Amino acid sequence: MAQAKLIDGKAFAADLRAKIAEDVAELKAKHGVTPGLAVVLVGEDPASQVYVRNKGEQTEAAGMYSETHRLPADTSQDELLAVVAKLNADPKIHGVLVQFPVPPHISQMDVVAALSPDKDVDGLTVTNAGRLASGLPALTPCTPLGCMMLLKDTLGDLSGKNAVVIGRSNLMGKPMAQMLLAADCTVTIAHSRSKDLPGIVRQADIVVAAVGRAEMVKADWVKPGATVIDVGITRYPARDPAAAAAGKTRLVGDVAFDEVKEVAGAITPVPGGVGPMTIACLLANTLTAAKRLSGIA
Ligand SMILES: Nc1nc(=O)c2c([nH]1)NC[C@@H]1CN(c3ccc(C(=O)N[C@@H](CCC(=O)O)C(=O)O)cc3)C=[N+]21
Repeated sequence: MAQAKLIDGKAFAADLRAKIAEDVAELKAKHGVTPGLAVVLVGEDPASQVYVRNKGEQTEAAGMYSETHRLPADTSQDELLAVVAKLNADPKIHGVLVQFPVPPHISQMDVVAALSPDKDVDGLTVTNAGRLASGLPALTPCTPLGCMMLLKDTLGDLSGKNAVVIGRSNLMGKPMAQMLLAADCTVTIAHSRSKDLPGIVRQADIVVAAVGRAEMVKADWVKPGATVIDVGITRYPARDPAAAAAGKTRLVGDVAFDEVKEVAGAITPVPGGVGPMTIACLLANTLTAAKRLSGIA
């Protein structure tokens, strides 16, 4: 059997960012509006630092205004909520993202509840989650939005396909299932408690793996020709011992890529698959939020 087509999320994301940059330039020229994104990071998780830096750089490269608020790990919940309230009220800012995870003394739910739904570029507020579930215009979570773009680009019409989403988080699994349902897929949400997960996944024309367990999805779980989207990112020390000693890491997805690529019809790599799409969709959501908040489109 031929090897799976590699779905190049990195290239797709670069194209998307270029289109967004054109739209941003037009929005500035015609309406005098510069979309602004504020990212808030609490604590010093090294992986979060990398993402937050990438977000800031790519936001500016698209011609948007970017602000990064780095708060110490011992920031109280009230202090964090005060920062969110200030950003909610700041007219330069159209998107607010509080990077997760937050330290354990802060309630993620309370932080989400404090976000203005109009600036909720993560699509996490109950307002946006409800709007998505109801088929109304919404800001939707960036990672599943990016997965949908890759799926539509790879498969065209998704109507009638069996889609299995592994993982049920508010940021990924649940909104992914809603988007697949809206695209007329038959959707199954599986998770760590599901019975016979391999058997469930074998039914799928589309597999979206977002459980956070490195290389969990094996070749014999995958129906030949299925499209496999790998959302997992686990960071391991580099294979080369000297590189590992120097602190270098490698990223591993939730899919056992080397064996699954022999069975699947198409597959996203890690890195270079879903990750870059997440950031590109964050810029897309910020642009959407800026237009809506300014009364344009
Ligand atoms: N409120 C919130 N919203 C998020 O969307 C959010 C979050 N918190 N917390 C952490 C996760 C993770 N996340 C990623 C973004 C980009 C890459 C990405 O660019 N990945 C590159 C590799 C980057 C690298 O080398 O480390 C790739 O897969 O090719 C990955 C992961 C967003 N998240």
